[in-house]
Amino acid sequence: MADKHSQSSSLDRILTLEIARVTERAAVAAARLRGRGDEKAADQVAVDAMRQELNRLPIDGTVVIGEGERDEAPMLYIGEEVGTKDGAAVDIALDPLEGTTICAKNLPNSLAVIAIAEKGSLLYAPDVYMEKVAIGPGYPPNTVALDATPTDNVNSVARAKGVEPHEITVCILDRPRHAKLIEEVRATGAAIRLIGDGDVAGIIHTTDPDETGIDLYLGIGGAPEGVLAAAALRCIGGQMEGRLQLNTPEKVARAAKMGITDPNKIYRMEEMAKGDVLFSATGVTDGNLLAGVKFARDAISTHTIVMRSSSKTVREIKARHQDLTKF
Ligand SMILES: O=P(O)(O)OC[C@H]1O[C@](O)(COP(=O)(O)O)[C@@H](O)[C@@H]1O
Repeated sequence: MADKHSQSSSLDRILTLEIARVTERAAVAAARLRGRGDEKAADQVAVDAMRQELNRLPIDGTVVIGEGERDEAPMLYIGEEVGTKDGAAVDIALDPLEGTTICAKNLPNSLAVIAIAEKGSLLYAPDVYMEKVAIGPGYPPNTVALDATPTDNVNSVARAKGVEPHEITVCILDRPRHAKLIEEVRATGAAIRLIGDGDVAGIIHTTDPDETGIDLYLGIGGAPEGVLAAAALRCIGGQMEGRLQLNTPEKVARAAKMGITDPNKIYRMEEMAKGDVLFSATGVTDGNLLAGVKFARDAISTHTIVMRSSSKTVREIKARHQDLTKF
């Protein structure tokens, strides 16, 4: 008999747990190549493993944020159909290995990530850059905005949190394009956590500042990663805005093909990931929120966070996999 949840959304409740298996498998595959200096190989095994597991899910799924356009990515490309076709029609955003360089160097916070949403609910973002601002839950609406200056955003978060600006920590990708941003944030007195890669994790980290030490995320990263982060924040709570960096006629044309008519539009979190959304991330390398995969003689351990926006349920799954033939 249909329950309250299955009536209100086409996403079957069972998927909220099944989805964990998808990121677990990808994370274990990538973890076997941690620290080997080979980004491509680590990404490839994660893609293979995620695709295999995804094709076991009872869904009629279409990849809308994936490994790239059809002609440049042989697997999990944008438009690829996945799942057994027995279940709901859903859109999927995925990154089998978010932070390929982090994994190749065995540094913190590389993840296997996926979001599943009702059809038409995720922003079909081209693979361009996106400017992002994000904070976790518990702040009044409009505490941060892309139209505000970095200084205003830092001061606003500090005010809302009831601390001084120098007691705020801002996460920013360590890139030359952020030189001015970094200078301005430092002038407010705020601390900066510079990360080498991995802004999906950087944004999720704003949701638990006590654990991660990060209050605010600012800067420009990948647009696909922006949609994935927005899906995660929709489930945990928080605020985020994103603006695609469509700074050439070629990018404007690519975006237009995907239905984006206003190149300067600022997308709110709820516009990047609408309706009911499921999200799962498994740690590949050890991180601030998720532990990395651990290998032992008789078991493999994984640490996953699984969430659903309609119920706002956030589950942490620490799994010990003893049937090693599956991996
Ligand atoms: O390295 P760039 O070009 O600045 O792009 C930033 C993007 O790259 C990442 O750091 C890592 O992406 P990959 O997993 O594809 O290597 C993302 O988290 C981020 O959004």
